[in-house]
Amino acid sequence: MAARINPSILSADFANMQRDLERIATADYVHVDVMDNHFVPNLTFGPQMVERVQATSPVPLDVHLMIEDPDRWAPQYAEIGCFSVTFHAEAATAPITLARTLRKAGARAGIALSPKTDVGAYLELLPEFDQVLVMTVEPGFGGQSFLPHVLPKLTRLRDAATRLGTDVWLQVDGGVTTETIARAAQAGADTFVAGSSVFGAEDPGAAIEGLRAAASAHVH
Ligand SMILES: O=C(CO)[C@H](O)[C@H](O)COP(=O)(O)O
Repeated sequence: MAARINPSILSADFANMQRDLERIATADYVHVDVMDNHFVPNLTFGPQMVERVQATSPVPLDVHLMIEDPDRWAPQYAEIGCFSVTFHAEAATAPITLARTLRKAGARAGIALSPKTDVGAYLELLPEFDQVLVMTVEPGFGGQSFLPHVLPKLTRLRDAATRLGTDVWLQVDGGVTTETIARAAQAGADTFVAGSSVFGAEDPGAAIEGLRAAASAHVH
């Protein structure tokens, strides 16, 4: 199976969003970082902006909510038709109920784990989710360095998914480059979010292909 490459528009030019969305038209999904300035110390998009990005993008949206109270706010992103909606384990009060609500509204349901969050409590719950996002930087900002000590989480998730026979996608986000992507893929990831390494490149389309090639040899 080919690796999925999801460029993060956190690193796009917000004043030229349509142009930048066209530049990443060969991506698998467009990763949209929703930040509320409370769960993380940064502020980005809300549902109206996400709806407009979705209407403009040739590629479906993979929404990553870095917000407080996702139990209340996440369903609206599923209702406007986003392909996948991922909320943080550290912020949700009732993650299973929320995942079921998102699925019922037609979205893939994802749960995200910040670097310090242990994965143990979620291993037996994997069938409740369509994807798990393992943060390889502290959430909040693009352009940070990949944290390799997080990689064993991916291995535990991959082993649990195999044991449970569930087709959950394992996503990594933060500091993903052609160097770090192979390590993440070897650890068990199959879906890769990359912001600065795609939008910082002269040719974002070629950067996507480079990342896909670097990961695909290790994704099964
Ligand atoms: O979720 C994020 C930050 O919280 C971003 O998606 C992530 O950091 C991607 O940016 P980069 O590839 O530049 O590290």
